Amino acid sequence: MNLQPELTPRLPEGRWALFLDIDGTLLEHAAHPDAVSVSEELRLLLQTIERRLDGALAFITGRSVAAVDRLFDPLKLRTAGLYGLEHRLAPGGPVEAADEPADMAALADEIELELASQAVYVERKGPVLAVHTRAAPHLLARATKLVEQALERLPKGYRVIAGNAGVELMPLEAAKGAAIRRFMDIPPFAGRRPVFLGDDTSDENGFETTNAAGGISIRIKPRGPTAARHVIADVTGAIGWLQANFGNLAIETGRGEARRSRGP
Ligand SMILES: O=P(O)(O)OC[C@H]1O[C@H](O[C@H]2O[C@H](CO)[C@@H](O)[C@H](O)[C@H]2O)[C@H](O)[C@@H](O)[C@@H]1O
Repeated sequence: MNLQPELTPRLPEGRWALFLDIDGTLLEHAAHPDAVSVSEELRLLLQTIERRLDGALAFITGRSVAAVDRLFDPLKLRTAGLYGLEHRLAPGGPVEAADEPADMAALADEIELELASQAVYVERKGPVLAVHTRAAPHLLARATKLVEQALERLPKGYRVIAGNAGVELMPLEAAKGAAIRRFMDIPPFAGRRPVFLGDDTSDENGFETTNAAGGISIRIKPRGPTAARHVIADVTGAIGWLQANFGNLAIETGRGEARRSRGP
């Protein structure tokens, strides 16, 4: 673990493969998962970067691929969804997905009933369950306990991890590092050097994989020790860094909106 990550440098010329977390990295957090939106400028920037990297760009996210597609519509980029349980290896191509255990929906119903509060949102993502407490931080400990109890009723092979203002229950094989490795084994990623930007606990595993592959790991808004070797202060800084290194647009993202600004 690198206790003193450095400010993120400008990248030297090279054959890069870019992996991007979404929430907290490309988009500011909002009170509800559906309360974020993607600006035309961010879409254009991603499209530009994807072309410049000959396709070597993929989202590595906890959202499902379907949710990512709704958000970035009409873009359908390469994506590892649900922490790598889903993969779309080619733009617009088929999505490989993992099965949902039979009792996950019942567990979600029970947690929802127990927390019966409009401020808590139970997000059902097939084999992954997220309980969001951003609008009710005082319910985080209770939500975590309920999810841990649910874990005990699932077959072996599941775990609970802290989300950003919430908690998630997922299969052990859901890991961003494995998702990055999957892409790195195939064209157009193979033979390139990975760069991974993320902001969360679930991204730490992706940073470790990126470091092991000799890549550049970048944590946005670090809140403690991180395996990332570099840091960027916030979403606006992350977008500015992407623009400066891979794109030609200068933009800022706000909650659900993006505005054009002067370049970095
Ligand atoms: O891996 P990511 O792309 O960062 O996705 C992680 C989770 O993001 C979403 O939840 C988070 O963002 C929401 C919108 O800002 C916010 O309301 C919530 O509190 C955050 O945890 C998404 O809903 C989850 O499914 C993803 O796992």
